[in-house]
Amino acid sequence: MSSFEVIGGKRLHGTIEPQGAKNEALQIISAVLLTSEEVLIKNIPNILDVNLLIELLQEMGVKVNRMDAHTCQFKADDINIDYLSSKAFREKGSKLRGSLMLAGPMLARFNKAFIPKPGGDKIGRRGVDTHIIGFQKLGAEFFYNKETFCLEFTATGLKGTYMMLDEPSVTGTANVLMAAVLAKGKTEIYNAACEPYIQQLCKMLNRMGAKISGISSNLLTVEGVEKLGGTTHVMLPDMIEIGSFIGLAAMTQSEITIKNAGIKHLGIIPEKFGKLGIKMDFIGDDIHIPQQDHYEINTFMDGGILTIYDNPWPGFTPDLLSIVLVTAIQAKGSLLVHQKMFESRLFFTDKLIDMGAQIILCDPHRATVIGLDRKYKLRGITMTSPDIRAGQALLIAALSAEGTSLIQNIEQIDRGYQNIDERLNALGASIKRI
Ligand SMILES: CC(=O)N[C@H]1[C@@H](OP(=O)(O)OP(=O)(O)OC[C@H]2O[C@@H](n3ccc(=O)[nH]c3=O)[C@H](O)[C@@H]2O)O[C@H](CO)[C@@H](O)[C@@H]1O
Ligand SMILES: C=C(OP(=O)(O)O)C(=O)O
Repeated sequence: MSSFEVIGGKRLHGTIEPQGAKNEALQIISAVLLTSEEVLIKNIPNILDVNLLIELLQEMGVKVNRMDAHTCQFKADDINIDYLSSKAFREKGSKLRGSLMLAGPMLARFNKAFIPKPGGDKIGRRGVDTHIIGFQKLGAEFFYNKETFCLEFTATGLKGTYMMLDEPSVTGTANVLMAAVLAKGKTEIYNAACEPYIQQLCKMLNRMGAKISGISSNLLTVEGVEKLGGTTHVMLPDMIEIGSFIGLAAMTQSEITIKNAGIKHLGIIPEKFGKLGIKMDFIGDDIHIPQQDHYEINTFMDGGILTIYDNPWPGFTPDLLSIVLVTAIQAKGSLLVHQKMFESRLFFTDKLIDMGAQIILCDPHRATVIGLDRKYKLRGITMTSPDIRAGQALLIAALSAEGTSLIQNIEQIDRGYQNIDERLNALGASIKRI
């Protein structure tokens, strides 16, 4: 287990470019299995989860040509289906949540799929019911293997149908969609997730020859086709990383420009950080955050304490709530953070309280932050990163704190943030990987 030693209290300055989006990458890279032709993918984030998924594809027989750290050619013309029932696949696949999405394409193209016990963040109950029910509706048979803890699916040709997803699951929608593009006839997926990740996947699949309409809505209509061809795809900037940089700038009184932020794809994110009182200038596709000694959290129009909560897109993403919470610590005013989707994502607040933050954890889903308005600084402590976004939030807290902090288990941060130590050190931070 590696750690970050962080000397806090330094103001950062300069320009940073966001990485390609992690959660988009996991879908897009899985989709290369849908064709035997070459697929070229650009702006791939160089992070643990994505690299693991690429390794899995390679072990399945996909030809992978890494042209540079962020560009890769894939050709899935000779797949070893037996690998999917191997221990190696189960072990590697269960290290990340994203491996779930190999199932949709495999079922569509080879009538067979295995889902190992999914990994990813331990942030509360994370069901896969949406995936299973969706595949069953398309005609797949499902079997749970109690010995390997694997979900196994077989089909004799998927058939299009109407389905209402039980919840707008992001990975569930991606998986069912990738299965439906090669199914016979028409599939309608209602209550579909429509995050930019899904929109990007739909656009990529259409370029490969799929017939998907309703993109960016919660009703996707898919006319099945016989086969898909190759394409080139460029990943969007990672909106979660962008939100993290906005929060970081405010907390550390830094002036930062986020270059090529893909502003039109950020939805409600800038507005929510604006509600914390953070000033931002939108210059072309860049976001400039000026140095701010004070920022004041808005109240609701009737004077009530502001609440920020998560919701499926176009609502506010749950992946930024930990960042919003940490950013409110040095604001003037109070904020209620309501994490509706995941029941274990707010427990990391005990570390922030140890650092001197004024936070009341009301219950597993809600925390109230009483802003310090810089009356005093947080103090550096030793802490462990419980999940990817809490890890980044703790890093922001440590960078704003007085003294030295030690953040352990930074593999959690590395899962989703590319060389974050080097990139922030280039702006004047002091983060040592040990
Ligand atoms: C690899 C990947 O893409 N991961 C993202 C994806 O995970 P993932 O696709 O696994 O998350 P889901 O969208 O399936 O949602 C996870 C859980 O949230 C709950 N739920 C979901 C939808 C809903 O409307 N109400 C609700 O309560 C369910 O308990 C569900 O089990 O979407 C999550 C929700 O945006 C993000 O946090 C994850 O970063
Ligand atoms: C929860 C997340 O990731 P995963 O679904 O891969 O665990 C996340 O990206 O915030």
